Amino acid sequence: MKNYDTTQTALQQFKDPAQVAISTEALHVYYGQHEQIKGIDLQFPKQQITAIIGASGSGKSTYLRALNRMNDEIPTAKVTGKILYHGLDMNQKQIDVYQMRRQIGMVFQRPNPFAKSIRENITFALKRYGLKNRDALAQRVETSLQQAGLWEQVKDQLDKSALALSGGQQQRLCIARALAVQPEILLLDEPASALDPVSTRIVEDTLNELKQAYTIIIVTHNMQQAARISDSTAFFYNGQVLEYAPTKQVFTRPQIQATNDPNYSYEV
Ligand SMILES: Nc1ncnc2c1ncn2[C@@H]1O[C@H](COP(=O)(O)OP(=O)(O)OP(=O)(O)O)[C@@H](O)[C@H]1O
Repeated sequence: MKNYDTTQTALQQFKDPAQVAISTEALHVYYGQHEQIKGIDLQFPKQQITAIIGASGSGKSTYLRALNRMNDEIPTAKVTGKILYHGLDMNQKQIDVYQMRRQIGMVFQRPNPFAKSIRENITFALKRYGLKNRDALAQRVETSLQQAGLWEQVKDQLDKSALALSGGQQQRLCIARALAVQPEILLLDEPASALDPVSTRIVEDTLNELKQAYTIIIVTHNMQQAARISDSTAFFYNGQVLEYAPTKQVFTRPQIQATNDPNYSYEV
């Protein structure tokens, strides 16, 4: 991999804290002794889509997982620094991670619906969070499937196994499942990488609709996808952020030579 000058970073900043949904300060992630994320300061604006791009191994997924403490599940991982959300540092022991993930939901690379019905995929977490009323549950099923652009296709077969859906439909079900608990922030780790181009476009359209109500942070390998759907783009390199700016600027007037490097390899 080509070496870039990591001292040349250019990061957009928001003067009004009310514009920021979540931010990190001096965030480091270690796997054992190895420092993988090297002190990242980023602010993510509300109700926008932010894309995280960068070469394989640059730490995109590791950083994304840190935002809702998913690295806690990896025994060798240690996270230091701050994850600021509503004025609180989420990277503290006393934070109730289960409740926090209700606000900061996640969708993974491979669609991973439960081996249950479409309906139960949506209601499972809601019931665990204490919602018992049947009408309220039914309403939440409909709303979240509508938001994910899946309702019309599945409304007459809610008791069918989720595993019988196509890959694209399964991923939209996973988005609906994440939305059902009414989070503020949606983290997506290459949500379209296992999908065909048509399903990819449908998921992208869904995300574009969702940003009116949610803050979306998406890791993608695909530069064109980042250009199509995101408002801001953060360019990761070797556990650091080289550039973070409005997407139009990153793709048309890159401040940093890495984003302007025609030899930089990406899937398109
Ligand atoms: N659970 C883990 N234990 C040890 N090392 C890990 C673990 N997960 C990731 N890594 C290492 O951390 C580095 C960054 O991985 P990460 O998945 O965050 O990168 P990425 O930019 O998302 O890559 P890709 O685009 O290939 O998914 C890689 O070198 C990877 O091998």
